[in-house]
Parts: sequence; C-alpha cells; structure tokens
Amino acid sequence: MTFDNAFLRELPADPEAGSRLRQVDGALYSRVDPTPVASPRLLAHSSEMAQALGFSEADVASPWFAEVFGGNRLLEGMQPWASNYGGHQFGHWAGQLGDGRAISLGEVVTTKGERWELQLKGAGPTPYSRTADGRAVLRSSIREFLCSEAMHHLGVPTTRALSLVGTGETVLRDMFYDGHPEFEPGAVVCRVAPSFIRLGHFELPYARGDHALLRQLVDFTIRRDFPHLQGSGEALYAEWFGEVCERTAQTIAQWMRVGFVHGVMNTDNLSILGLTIDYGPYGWIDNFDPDWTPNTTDAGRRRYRFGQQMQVAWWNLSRLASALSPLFAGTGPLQAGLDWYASTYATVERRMQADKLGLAEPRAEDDVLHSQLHTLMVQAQIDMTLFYRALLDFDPARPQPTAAMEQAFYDLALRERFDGELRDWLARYAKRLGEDAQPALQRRERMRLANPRYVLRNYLAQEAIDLATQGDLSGVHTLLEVMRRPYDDQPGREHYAGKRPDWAKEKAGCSMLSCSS
Ligand SMILES: Nc1ncnc2c1ncn2[C@@H]1O[C@H](COP(=O)(O)OP(=O)(O)OP(=O)(O)O)[C@@H](O)[C@H]1O
Ligand SMILES: [Mg+2]
Repeated sequence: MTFDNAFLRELPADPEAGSRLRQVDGALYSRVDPTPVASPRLLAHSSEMAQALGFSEADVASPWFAEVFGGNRLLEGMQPWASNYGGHQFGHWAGQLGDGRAISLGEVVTTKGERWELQLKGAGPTPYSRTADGRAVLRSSIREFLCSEAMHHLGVPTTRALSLVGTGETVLRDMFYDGHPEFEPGAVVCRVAPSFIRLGHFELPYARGDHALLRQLVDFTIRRDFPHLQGSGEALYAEWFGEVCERTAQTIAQWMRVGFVHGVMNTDNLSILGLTIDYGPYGWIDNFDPDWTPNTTDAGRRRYRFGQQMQVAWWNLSRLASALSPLFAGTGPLQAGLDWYASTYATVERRMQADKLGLAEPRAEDDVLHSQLHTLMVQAQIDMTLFYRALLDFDPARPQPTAAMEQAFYDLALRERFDGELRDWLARYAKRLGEDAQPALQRRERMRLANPRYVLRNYLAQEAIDLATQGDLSGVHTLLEVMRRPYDDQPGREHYAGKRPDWAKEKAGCSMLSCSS
C-alpha cells in the first residue's frame, strides 16, 4: 500500500503535536495519534471499498485490520493528523472547530492512480476536541457506515466507509440533551474520500485575516483535488469556485431525488468536492414533506428541512465566496459562481424531475405537473419513494390508481379523501406521457434508475442498531447488502422496501435524531 500524504507534506503544520486542547493559528493541521481502544473488533466492512484500496478479504479478516482501523496500530506510511477548520453553525460563525474526533491516517494512492484519504471517526481526542471526548457511539457509527455506502450505490456523491470497528469501550452520551446520560457502546468508522477539505477550512484563515494561509490552501486544493483545472491567478480561482458551486448543486439535486435530508448543513459539514459528508442526524423522507427535518436540535427553526437544502447550500457557498474574496479584485467572479450554482441546480433538477416521471423531453410547463404531484403528496401524506416507484408500472392507457400507489398512503381516510385529486393527476400525467415520444420500456428503465426501490429509512437503520446493540450484526450486514442494489427489485426483501411502520413515527432514532453521537 502506497501512501502519499500530500496534505501533511505541502501544508503548514501546528508545531505542537498531541491532543492538548488549543487554538491553532497559522497551520492547517496538528499531528496526533488515534488513542488505542480496549478491544477492537471488526463489525462490518465495505468489500467494494476494501477492494478499491487494495485490501484482500484475507487482509480484512486478519486481526491487524481491526487494530489499524480501530486506532490501535499504524501501517507503514500512515502519519496521523487532525485538520483545522472553522464554520458557520446554524447561521452563526463558530470560530475554530477542527477535527475533534476525526483523525486522518494517510492518503493512499492506488495502482490505478486514485487518491483516497483514510480517516477514522471516533478515534479519540485531538487539539480540536473542545469539550468533548473524541469518541463516537455504535448507533451513530452504524448510521454513518451504512448511509455512506447506501448513498454511493444510489449514485449520490459521498464520502465512503471502509470499516466499522467496535471498540470494546463505552461512551457516555446524553442522547436528547435532557439530563439523562447513559453509557453506550463505542465504535470507530474508517471513512474514505479523495479529500476531506470542507468549506470551513477556507473560512477559518479568512476569519483570522491570514490571507497567505488561505491562498496556500486554495492553491493546494486546486492542485490536489481539481488537477484538471489549468491556468493561473484570478481566472483559475474563478473557474475553481464555479466548479465547487456546480458540484454542490449536483449533489443537492441528488439528495432531493432520493429523499435525503442531511440535517446539519453547517459550513463545516460541506465538502469542497461536493461530497455528502458527516452522516449525523440525517433522515430519509417517508411521507413527502418539504418541511420535515430529522434533527431535533433544528426542530424549532427547521433551517435544515428537506425543501430548504438548495437554499442553505447557496447560503453556505456565499460564506465560502466571502472567505475567498481576498483572492479577487472584485466580487464579479464570485457572484458568477453563485449564479452558476443556481442555474446548474435548476437544470439538473428539471432533468431529474423529468426522469422521475419518465419523460424524455422536459418542458417548462412540466413544472405544474411536478408541483401538483408534490402538493398532493404533502396533503395526502403519500410516501415519496413508494409512490414514484409505483409509477414505473403505470399504464397511461388505464390512468387509474394501482394497488402499489394505494400502498403508498399512510392514512386510509386521506387516501379516500384525495382519490379524486389522484385520479385527476394521473389523467394529466397520462396525457403528458402521450406527448413524450419514447418506447414504454425505455421510459420504465429511465424511471427505474431515477426512483430507488430501497432507501435507508431511519427505522430500518434503527432496527439494525437495536440488533447490533445486543451483539447481532446480521441486520447491519443485510442492510448493507440490500443497499448495494437500490434500483433492483430484490425478491424476498420486501421488508426493506415497505413504508415506515406506525411504531416508528415518533420513536427516537427513527423520526427524531439529535446531534448527540
Ligand atoms: N465526541 C466528540 N468529540 C470531539 N469533538 C467532537 C465530538 N463530536 C463532535 N465534535 C466536533 O464538533 C464539531 C461539530 O460537530 P459535527 O457534529 O458537525 O461533526 P462530527 O459528527 O464530529 O463529524 P464530521 O463532520 O467529521 O463527520 C466538529 O469540530 C467535530 O469534530
Ligand atoms: Mg461535522
């Protein structure tokens, strides 16, 4: 395994190593080792990710693998560090945050020339741990591990997960911040991405007026993470910012397509590569509801609700634009990048909505068709994933509700009440399909690939967590397996493609999630 730790080699280091809590000025990282755990045990791994990194299944099964990815041992070439970033949390500047429980081990360069940074989450204290312990609990680690891989297989840009290691230690958490802390099992996830640089990495040197460090980081990021961008000076910076905006737009549109709500879109939780990062209090849409947020901390203002994600990402990118302003003579190129974000999002969204309905040629007036459906789904409390998937089998020659569509309702009374509206909409949809020259099979395939059959609904993850807490990892393994092929019908796995059961509606972990992790 070849490591090339460019972040560490090319960027300025904190002169002090170790985990003493401190403000770190003029440096982008601090050297700090993971804190060993009592008895690391591999609970799950992603075989695709292991393979991409060059680990054989025998490697994965060896005791050293759990030791390395639990934080007890280093492979040759690993040089652990925690990076230094700031961020806007819930709209307010929070100052220095940094990797308080994430520790990067190194950057692997594979034989194919891919670069993958390996980063442990929950690996113990760092200089950035502030008041917390540097650890992560099993429940949140399972959620991060599973969702990273599920998102990847759904085709949504994301950080990946290599492994989930149980630590054999407990962690004290007050799950709902209500004065009832409990000991919970601890775990460490090894996540993997070409880069873990966040918007907040640029904001911190800007906030401190350290423009030289800011420029150094920008130059490094372009060189390492955007090597296809050529040129120099302001023109290069402008092109790069435009690409960051474009990637972010694409990712958010994909979230909207699959019904993913991130839950805590602070600027320190947005990746410069547009990857989905930090699987904390995220959730998946059951009944379609743009106002829904899974994050209890956000319940009051709903800043991070489903339907707001596009706007919040824009706000976050405008914070990045401010941070980059010292590199530009005027604001024109930064404004152009933000405009590019909005227009990219609009284009991608139009295509995405058309794909969800199987339309080959989107038209401006289709907006009405989409918004009527959205309104109907909100008012009648229709399950987003089930309904769109049910449309695959819709026959425009017989524009009536099918059994699968009826299954997508949560409430029988609402189903009856909105039956007329549903029939009206289906008639309009059938008419529209008639104007879209495309063979039925091709339409079905377009829809199949836009509308997953399986998503990682909160209660499914919670079922796996409940089992895992009793020592049974089979739920985690099965979910990982199901989520590898989210667009395929998988006979015998209907349980994973159902709607949220009533018991899960108000249950902790299923509809309510806190940041306590
Ligand atoms: N248990 C913890 N110990 C130390 N620092 C923590 C802990 N939990 C969160 N932090 C730090 O608090 C800040 C904000 O936390 P947030 O919940 O966004 O991130 P996170 O879940 O730790 O991880 P990441 O963004 O790396 O996925 C970050 O600086 C994070 O490292
Ligand atoms: Mg975070």
